[in-house]
Amino acid sequence: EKVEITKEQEALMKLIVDAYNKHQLPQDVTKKLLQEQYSTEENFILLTEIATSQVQVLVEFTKNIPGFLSLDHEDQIALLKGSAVEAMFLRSAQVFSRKMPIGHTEVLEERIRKSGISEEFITPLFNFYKTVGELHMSLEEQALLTAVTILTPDRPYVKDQQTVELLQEPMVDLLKKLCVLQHPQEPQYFARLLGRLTELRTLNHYHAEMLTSWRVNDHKFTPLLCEIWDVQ
Ligand SMILES: CC(C)c1onc(-c2c(Cl)cccc2Cl)c1COc1ccc(-c2ccc3[nH]c(C(=O)O)cc3c2)cc1
Repeated sequence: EKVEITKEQEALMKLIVDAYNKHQLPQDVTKKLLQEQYSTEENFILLTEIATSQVQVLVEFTKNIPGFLSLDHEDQIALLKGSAVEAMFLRSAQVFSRKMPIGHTEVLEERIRKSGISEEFITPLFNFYKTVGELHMSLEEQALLTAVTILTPDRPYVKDQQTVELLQEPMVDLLKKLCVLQHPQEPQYFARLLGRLTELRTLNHYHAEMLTSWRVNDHKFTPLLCEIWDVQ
């Protein structure tokens, strides 16, 4: 039967996409990707600055998700802490998959590869970027997938999972319809998208190890990253 997006789904999508477009990394931050030195130390410091700025962008985007601000405050924090790494993988994947802006793809890859991350994490990290790139996600799909990731009910310490599920469901339904409408020749596209969310969960574990190895080598994070990643 014909798949149709309802008026309220149209409104929901506009809200999410506008928020996604509005909250971007400031140019003066991403410009540094092309300017700073390429030592391992400099790369780590620059990536730390970018991640910190990205978390701030992520918080602003999340506040625009309908219903999020009416959740229990502790649950709001639990959702942000539980999804920050995954949301940043999705966001940074956009740079690699949309080859944007010119030149940033190569330098971002170079800086990540040379920032003190051990080879065992580099492989799955760039494999994820590759598989996301192969999906050629639209901006709407990227925005909705990020919202779905943030609204994952079974994050640690979420008390009222039921209410989070009620917020996530309409996003998942809308994303499913979008996939059918935007990839008619690929019926399993939505399933492939959800497969990326499963992959993201495994990257969380690699990321926890990355943090530990950076800290063992006495690398410092910013107060915001320490708070959101429960380090130091
Ligand atoms: C604290 C730092 C060292 C860190 O720890 N883990 C990660 C880490 C790593 Cl490597 C990988 C994945 C996730 C994390 Cl969370 C990072 C660096 O995190 C980011 C790196 C890049 C970006 C990012 C996002 C959007 C962007 N747009 C543009 C642009 O040019 O428009 C550049 C850009 C960069 C976001 C987080």
